[in-house]
Amino acid sequence: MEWCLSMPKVELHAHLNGSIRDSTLLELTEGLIRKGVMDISELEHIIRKYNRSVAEVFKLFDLIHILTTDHTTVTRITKEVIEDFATENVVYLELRTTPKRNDSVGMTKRSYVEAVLKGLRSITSVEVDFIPHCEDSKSLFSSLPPIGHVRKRIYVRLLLSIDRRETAEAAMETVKLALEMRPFGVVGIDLSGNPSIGDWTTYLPALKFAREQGLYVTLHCGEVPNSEEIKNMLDFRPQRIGHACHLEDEHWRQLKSSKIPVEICLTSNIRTLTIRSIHVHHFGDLYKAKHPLVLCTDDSGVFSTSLTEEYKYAADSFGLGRREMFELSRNGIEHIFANSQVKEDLRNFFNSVAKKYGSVTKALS
Ligand SMILES: CNc1ncnc2c1ncn2[C@@H]1O[C@H](COP(=O)(O)O)[C@@H](O)[C@H]1O
Ligand SMILES: [Zn+2]
Repeated sequence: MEWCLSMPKVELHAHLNGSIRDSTLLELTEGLIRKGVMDISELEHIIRKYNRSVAEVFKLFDLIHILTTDHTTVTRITKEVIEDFATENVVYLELRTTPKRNDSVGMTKRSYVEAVLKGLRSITSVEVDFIPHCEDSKSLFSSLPPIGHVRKRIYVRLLLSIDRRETAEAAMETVKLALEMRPFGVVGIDLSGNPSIGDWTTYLPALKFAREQGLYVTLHCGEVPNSEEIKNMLDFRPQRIGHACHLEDEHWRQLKSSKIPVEICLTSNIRTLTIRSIHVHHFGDLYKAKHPLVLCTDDSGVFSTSLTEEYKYAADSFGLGRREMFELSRNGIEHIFANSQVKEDLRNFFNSVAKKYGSVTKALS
């Protein structure tokens, strides 16, 4: 575990509100109960449960959203979540979140994203790079840190999520907002939300527009069985997909020949009972086939996990050694939604870490 913690990592599938700290969630819940604003008796058994079904997880998200959807809290959790990832040596993070409206506090989708950006900018304990650079700007890892420098360094990029409950118009609003916020670190669009509801084709115009405008697109794909949707999503050829659990033989063939990278969320899939046992998880097959993969947390708060634990889980379940874990982490760089300069900086950094591990062979075997 120590080794997985110290290894530099790349996180590409983390939902902001799903990554909330337990202590923050508890504090916010207690605050509302004290004020008598909330009766959680109905939800108590879901909060206390360990394995929650997909439907129960989405009930929990509705509760979390009640607690977090105001500007101050959004700013706070953004800061905390990024600090937490940096603490476990995540050096590149793509954080995704659904811009929300909350009329009762005057929140619009734009002011929601501004609150997220405020959280990003407020971090001082960690060196954060979140503004996409021009090619000649300074990179985060290339300069030598000053002597005695112990601060963590992390690249952060944002994806705006479209929720499957939204209308086509709301989705288009999110894409336009992402375009407007590009200079401040928004790089792409995600389609997520309860996979059992909505029809993804509602969002096709917005997703196509996003792609035409040069935004990256990733889709939650195959979290529940839905053969036609899975096929159509793969035909759309997003730059990455999340999960890829309920694919049928023809979809596996299509996925493998398309080489679309898959964001793998082991704990999330097991806890939501999306996959019945870790030993039959498709990570094993895709890894053997050398399909592009990235290990991710999905919702580290909701599923009580961390990227460190996901690596340990994969290592224990599929027999990966240190060298394999390091390579898996390093390969993630090739699938990030950032420019070539950031990729190069990360590649150089991973190379220097590999050298530092010393006689590489000893530390990585
Ligand atoms: C468990 N698997 C999952 N499948 C699909 N969507 C998920 C998800 N986990 C999280 N989300 C999406 O992310 C939102 C929470 O973060 P934000 O409010 O956007 O920051 C959830 O409401 C859901 O829309
Ligand atoms: Zn997800």
